Amino acid sequence: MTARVLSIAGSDPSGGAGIQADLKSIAAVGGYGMAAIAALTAQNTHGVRSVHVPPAAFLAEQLDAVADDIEIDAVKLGMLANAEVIGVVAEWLARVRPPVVVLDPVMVATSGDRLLAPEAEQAMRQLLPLADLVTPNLAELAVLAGLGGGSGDAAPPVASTWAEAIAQAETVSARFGVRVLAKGGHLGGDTAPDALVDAASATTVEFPGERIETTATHGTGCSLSSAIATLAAEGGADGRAAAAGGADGDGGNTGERGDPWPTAVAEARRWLRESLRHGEALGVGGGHGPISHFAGLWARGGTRTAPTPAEVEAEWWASIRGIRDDIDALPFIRGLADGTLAREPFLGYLAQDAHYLRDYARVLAEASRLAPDAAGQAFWANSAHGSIIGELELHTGWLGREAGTETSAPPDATTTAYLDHLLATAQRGDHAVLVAALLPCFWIYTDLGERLAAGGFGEAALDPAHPYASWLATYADPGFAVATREAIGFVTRAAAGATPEHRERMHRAFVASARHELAFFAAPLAARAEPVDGESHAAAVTA
Ligand SMILES: Nc1ncnc2c1ncn2[C@@H]1O[C@H](COP(=O)(O)OP(=O)(O)OP(=O)(O)O)[C@@H](O)[C@H]1O
Ligand SMILES: Cc1ncc(CO)c(N)n1
Repeated sequence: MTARVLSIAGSDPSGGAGIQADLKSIAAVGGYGMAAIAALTAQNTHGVRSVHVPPAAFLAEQLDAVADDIEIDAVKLGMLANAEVIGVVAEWLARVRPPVVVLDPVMVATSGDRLLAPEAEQAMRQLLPLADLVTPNLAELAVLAGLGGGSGDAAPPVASTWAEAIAQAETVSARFGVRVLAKGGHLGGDTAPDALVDAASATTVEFPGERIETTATHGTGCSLSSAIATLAAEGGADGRAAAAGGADGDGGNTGERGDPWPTAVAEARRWLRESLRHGEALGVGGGHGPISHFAGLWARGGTRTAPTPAEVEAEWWASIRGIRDDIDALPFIRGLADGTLAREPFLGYLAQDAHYLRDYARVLAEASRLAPDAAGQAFWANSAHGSIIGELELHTGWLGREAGTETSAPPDATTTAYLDHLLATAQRGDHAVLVAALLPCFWIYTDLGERLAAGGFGEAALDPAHPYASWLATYADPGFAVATREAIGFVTRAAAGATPEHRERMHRAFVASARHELAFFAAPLAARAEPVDGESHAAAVTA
């Protein structure tokens, strides 16, 4: 499921924090991001210049517009600016009850600028019980720990040790019935630990971590909370059921899979840390720059779209256009089509083809062995069988009938070169590259056979009395065309799913084989190549 996650937060036009960071973070960890803008800031990587808060009634309209139409799997709350905005959000949450609510109690920006009116801090008391998780930094944690504690609600000092921070988180968690992720990003020293504190289950899960040396920390809090909300929704966290002690009957999906929150936090932190490491490389701004939200995705998935199998088919076929034209123009093909080709070069060609088919069958069998799935395994094995049958038929047919000098010739240099290419490709063990190398033999022959049978090279090829009629019929066989379609399907699907580099290696193997096809058709009428000696690789394997 793709989690549909709504951020209710402020806008940061520089793109590193606020809703801009939220939308990137949600997408980066696999969710569908939505955003209702609660406040606008004029800020950059140096700091916040000013804040504009649109009428709270308009925020209410945005929230209802989304909720009336879209199922919301998680909500992330960020900069809510003032008590009136907090009131609107609290009312909406109480009414709509989204299954996952993560509250990032944004009060002060990384730059030190205030993002929440001081008099609105008390209003946070309404929101905390409506959240499943609250993610304060150390300063915010101290403010929250001072809420609703009596004695004039004086906030304790900001924690200066990690133990103090965890104690404050326990206070907040117990008092408001909410999980607390205490964040140690602002703790001095060379560590950046976080801790997930849940007073209800009396558990504290620590997330230790080395501090990453970087200036690109703008929006880390926004990004982390959005990622956690998304991952918690995808991991099956259900705030209502959990808060109600499993009143929905199944404990909010937490029973079978275990508590999804520590898992969501751990994965969100791994993603955040990877993104932190690549932030400076973005070169955005002269102050505290943004993290690189998609760094991992870009590195592992790439940034270019992949072609469809149909596009690969069209591109690859077009890329050997010149080779195909050269084949069409060969005297051997012309003579084959009109029946004027002399018997000796034709039989010489068939003898080489018999050598070729035997090893081609071996390479097809290797493609079957390497195939990633049963369908491919069966197809390539079946093709290996077909190739061997084709070779045997040549011997019982053309070559058997006309036993003579040419039919017992060893593999010549052209045949050997083609087979060496295929055998070496098989040896490298990459299935996708191997089947790309195997494809021209299917594709070029089917295309030639179909065009010969359709009179594309003249009417003579259609004459039943054509001297090579039975040979021509083999390649116009509809069964062969079906196999070729299947082979094209296997190869182009593999290419479409491959990385650009892998696809390029497949394409090179494909073009190399197409060139060998051209040479193979040219050889019978070319100046006779010297037979290679029996020690050659192909001949040795064939023998
Ligand atoms: N230099 C760093 N190296 C590793 N992790 C960091 C670093 N800085 C922040 N973090 C992590 O980033 C997350 C946000 O922490 P932080 O305490 O900075 O929150 P915040 O102040 O709310 O963030 P923001 O900068 O958005 O206001 C936490 O998981 C924290 O551990
Ligand atoms: C809009 C906005 N929200 C949150 C933060 C906290 O980093 C920020 N700087 N700006």
